[in-house]
Amino acid sequence: MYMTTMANPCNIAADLNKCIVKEAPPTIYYVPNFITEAEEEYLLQQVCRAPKPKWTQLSGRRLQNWGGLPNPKGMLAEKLPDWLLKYTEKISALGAFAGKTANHVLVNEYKPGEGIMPHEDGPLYHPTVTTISLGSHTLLDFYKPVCQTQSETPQTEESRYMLSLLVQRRSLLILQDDMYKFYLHGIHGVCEDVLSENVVNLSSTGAQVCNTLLRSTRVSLTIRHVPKVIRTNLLLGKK
Ligand SMILES: O=C(O)CCC(=O)C(=O)O
Ligand SMILES: [Fe+2]
Repeated sequence: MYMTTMANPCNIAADLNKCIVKEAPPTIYYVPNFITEAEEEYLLQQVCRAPKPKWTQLSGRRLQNWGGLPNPKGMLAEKLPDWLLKYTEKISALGAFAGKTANHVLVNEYKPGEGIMPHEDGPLYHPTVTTISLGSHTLLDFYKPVCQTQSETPQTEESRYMLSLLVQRRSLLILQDDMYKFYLHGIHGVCEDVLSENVVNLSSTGAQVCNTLLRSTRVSLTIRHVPKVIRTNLLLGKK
């Protein structure tokens, strides 16, 4: 019997391709209900349990860094805790990192009204970002980069805006190719989202145009592969 249900329409291990968001440039995969409610609860508990100094407060969000600090000379890799390893391995096994295994996780926490400025994730990572969302939905907005040659008309954030994705709690989002390397992404610091025609993945979310969704606190696990690492045992002078 065909076991796929509407609650989990994408049997990703078998066919990640069914989860491609066709309305966006290459490539976005959106997988609703990637984790269960029990897993979501467990992951939120683990994030909460991290010691206070593990948090860095930024303007508009706070974050935890796991796996080491990526830098151009190479990341001094630290072992990921088991509660994260389960998911880095599961997502890597889908082929998200071209056969490599994710070794870095950023945990971002956004209260309602908080967000992140449009940005690129940059060259220190293998050009794929995978995100598990916990606790709340958000809208992730995408922008064209500032065009250097087209200097006559001022390019505002509004004029560079391209599309949005509804990213629901418990979902997995994968961005690669141009959606990683070329376009920028950001999250508006608002307390509610009115879904417009620009939200291109509504058909796989159960939500509808014109719906208003209230944000609560969202925790995202941003899982990536840092190719350039420094082995700690080399630094310690061991073989
Ligand atoms: O919270 C998110 O989903 C986005 C986080 C992000 O863009 C980043 O950490 O680079
Ligand atoms: Fe980012």
